[in-house]
Amino acid sequence: MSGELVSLHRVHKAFQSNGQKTEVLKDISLSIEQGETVSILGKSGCGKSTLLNVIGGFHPPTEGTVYFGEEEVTSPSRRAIMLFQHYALLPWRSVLKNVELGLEPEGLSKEEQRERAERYLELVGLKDSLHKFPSSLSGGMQQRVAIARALAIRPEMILMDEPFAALDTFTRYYLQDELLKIQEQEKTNIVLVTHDIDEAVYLSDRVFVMDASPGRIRRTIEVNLPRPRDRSHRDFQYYRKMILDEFDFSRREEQLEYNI
Ligand SMILES: Nc1ncnc2c1ncn2[C@@H]1O[C@H](COP(=O)(O)OP(=O)(O)OP(=O)(O)O)[C@@H](O)[C@H]1O
Repeated sequence: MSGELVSLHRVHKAFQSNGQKTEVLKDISLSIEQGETVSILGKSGCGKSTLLNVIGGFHPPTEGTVYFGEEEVTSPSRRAIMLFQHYALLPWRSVLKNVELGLEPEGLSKEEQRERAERYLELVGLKDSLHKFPSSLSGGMQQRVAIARALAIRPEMILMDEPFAALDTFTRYYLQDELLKIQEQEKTNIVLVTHDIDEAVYLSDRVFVMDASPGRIRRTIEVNLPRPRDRSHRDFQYYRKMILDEFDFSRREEQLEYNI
């Protein structure tokens, strides 16, 4: 790690709807180091996506400040790209053209756009699917296209909002491993919102556990496990249990909120 990439200082976020003010995030201060992968974990509705949107500049904080390096974040930028659960691919464009589309604002020549799109599609293992259309791809392949599209922009950070939640367990495990390899190679910072404790422990250097109503950081857990991580190892289970213990599982309705 080499210094702070993102920092939030006493961030509050409230939404106004139907004349009612709802406080969603309360007094959040945190920092993300250069090269880190962090997860934001918490029960449904606790404000995880809102926090991700605040970090990305999509929602301005009601109070407090967000910095990306030396720059205050006041709007979205291409330094941080958001990746969604449902891929957001254009169905009428081929895989290659979906990735090229993200590059149009980069001021590259057509050849450079193509070269860069092909390079990242190759990186995510889709070299043989360049001319296919999204509808002919599995969910896992579509998410790989979305990852390639985000990486091709060469952002400093990718913000992921439950990117693997719609996928089956095996595809999810496979893509988690792919993501780690890509992260190792490209050194892109990753901020991941997830409901999945296993995913958070497998991928993250640190896990921010959130409380709800209003959303706060309840605890920050540093995952001191060597990589590659072994999900069945007792040290892995130790972190899983530590996070599970953060939630009160004596209440049945909360048990339903997590993939454990
Ligand atoms: N634009 C908005 N206007 C009004 N309320 C909002 C807005 N966006 C989010 N909220 C409210 O903020 C709260 C937190 O929502 P958010 O989506 O951040 O939670 P979450 O933890 O990501 O939930 P989930 O895990 O279910 O996706 C919810 O009560 C939601 O209704």
